[in-house]
Amino acid sequence: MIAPRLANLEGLMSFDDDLDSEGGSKLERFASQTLDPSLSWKDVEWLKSITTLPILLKGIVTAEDARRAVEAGAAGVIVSNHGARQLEYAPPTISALEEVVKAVGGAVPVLVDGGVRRGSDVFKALALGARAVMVGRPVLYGLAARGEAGARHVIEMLNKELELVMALCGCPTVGEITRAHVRTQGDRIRALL
Ligand SMILES: Cc1cc2nc3c(=O)[nH]c(=O)nc-3n(C[C@H](O)[C@H](O)[C@H](O)COP(=O)(O)O)c2cc1C
Repeated sequence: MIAPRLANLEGLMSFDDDLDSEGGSKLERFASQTLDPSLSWKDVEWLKSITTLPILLKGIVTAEDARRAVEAGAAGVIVSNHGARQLEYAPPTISALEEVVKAVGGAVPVLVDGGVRRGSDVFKALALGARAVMVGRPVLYGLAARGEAGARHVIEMLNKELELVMALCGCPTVGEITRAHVRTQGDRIRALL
């Protein structure tokens, strides 16, 4: 595979030599310099004080954090494990979604990302209470393969697939997708009790 040469990664990812002068990864060094591990809920307050823009908190995978996010004044929460790229044992977001949706209780919209690859994934997320999904790598793959047209094609494919799944499930509109359209592992276990 040939990695695309993206201008915004220049200097971080050398295509001739991925190591810095000390033999470490340039990208890893960039991440540790730019990510602040002291970030806390107080910083949400600060962020709110300097902007009127809505703040959505991304990376929520538990009911406890979801409630705290709402208390902190988030305009929405995004159930995300950052594509499971940082911590490989982070819970799959689709399995954390319902817990977060219940904890938020409709106070703010809940979005989800991570592993959305087909229209049926979008359908499942909506059925479990997500207002919308976000997509990361598929769009990047489309971009790498065919530029803007490729990225657009990925979104169009997801849209068409979602429409097809909706039709097959008897849902003419997104509003008609309900919790009853999906069965989770938890549902199966509860049904046996
Ligand atoms: C190359 C790359 C860089 C990313 N950088 C960040 C980041 O800096 N902050 C963040 O919250 N998520 C980051 N993500 C995660 C995405 O925002 C998103 O949560 C994830 O890609 C969604 O999963 P998917 O790729 O399976 O669709 C990154 C993802 C990729 C692929």
